[in-house]
Amino acid sequence: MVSSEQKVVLITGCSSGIGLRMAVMLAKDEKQRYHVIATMRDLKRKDKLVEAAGDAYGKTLFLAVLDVCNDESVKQCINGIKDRHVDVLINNAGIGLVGPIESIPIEEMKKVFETNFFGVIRMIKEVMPDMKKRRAGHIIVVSSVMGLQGIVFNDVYAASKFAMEGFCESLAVQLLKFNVILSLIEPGPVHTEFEAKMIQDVKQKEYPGADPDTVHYFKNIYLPSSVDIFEALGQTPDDIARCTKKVIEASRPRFRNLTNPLYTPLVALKYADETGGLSVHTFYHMLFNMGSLMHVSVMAMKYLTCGCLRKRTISPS
Ligand SMILES: NC(=O)C1=CN([C@@H]2O[C@H](COP(=O)(O)OP(=O)(O)OC[C@H]3O[C@@H](n4cnc5c(N)ncnc54)[C@H](OP(=O)(O)O)[C@@H]3O)[C@@H](O)[C@H]2O)C=CC1
Ligand SMILES: CC1=C(/C=C/C(C)=C/C=C/C(C)=C/C=O)C(C)(C)CCC1
Repeated sequence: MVSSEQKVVLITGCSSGIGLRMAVMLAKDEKQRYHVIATMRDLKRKDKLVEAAGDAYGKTLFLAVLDVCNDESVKQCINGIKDRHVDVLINNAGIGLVGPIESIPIEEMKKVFETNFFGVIRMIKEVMPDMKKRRAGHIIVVSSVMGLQGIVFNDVYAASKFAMEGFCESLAVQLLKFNVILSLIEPGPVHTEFEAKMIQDVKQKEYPGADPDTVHYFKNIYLPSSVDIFEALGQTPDDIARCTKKVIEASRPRFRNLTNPLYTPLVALKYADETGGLSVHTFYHMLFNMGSLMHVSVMAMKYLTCGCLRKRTISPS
């Protein structure tokens, strides 16, 4: 039963990582303000969530099946909710993809867009009309810093998040007229299965179709630097859950919410030079000339992160 004071929150992709921690944190809210519907595409993967939820399971946290890539699954899930009433929709489900594009089949690239882009739109199309009618609701989209700044060898993943950002920038204006709020959460690297899957994936793949130089730059230059970046800048899924809870509870929620202050200077480069040269050359220099000194570059990034840039992010604490 949902009490009249509770907000119904539906989250996609709760079997692991950020979605799991968001579901648990909201369900364990000390004032029990949330009725959390934690969804996942395969309930066989529910154990970690149920264990982390503890007493909240069955009281403020409930499970439902939902595959964001499947129209029927999305409809069934929303139809199963009392009055189809969702106050807060958190679009979290997403998949990554790294590697030289020469070796990635178009079908695999389409799966990324099907999940990260059309999956979100499918959810919004199902939930938004009721929110508009009620003149209330909050839609949250877990984007990424890669929705604002592309990263080498993440071409297709970054494109899927950029697409999402363009979609949300456009929709947010219309929704405001209906008192429905749209917010983007933009994390940098976060320690979740996303990172583990990437490392596992790279170990298994041969990268057919890519020339030896490209495979070398990917495996021996990009990957070790990326591991360094995760180590140095990585946040926890709890950090992202805390930021998101703050956004939900804000009296005037922000549209953009970068969660990692250490990443802000890199994103700022493109606004500092409208020709784009500064961004492209800085990233080139950091990767190819300073790759082996990535720890030093990260120190420099930390140094660059002065107070004024920090203010542009939403802090998890
Ligand atoms: N980790 C990171 O560094 C960052 C992640 N992000 C974004 O955060 C979000 C969550 O990722 P994260 O927690 O890190 O990664 P995880 O891989 O741990 O979690 C992703 C979740 O999405 C689910 N999922 C994948 N495809 C579908 C689908 N078709 N329908 C429903 N659920 C699906 C997975 O379910 P299943 O168990 O069934 O596969 C899993 O629960 C993603 O949108 C990602 O792009 C943004 C910035 C950085
Ligand atoms: C910053 C930076 C790098 C890597 C960044 C990475 C690896 C970011 C990962 C972000 C993720 C995983 C976002 C998910 O949505 C390089 C290219 C190594 C060198 C240049 C500077």
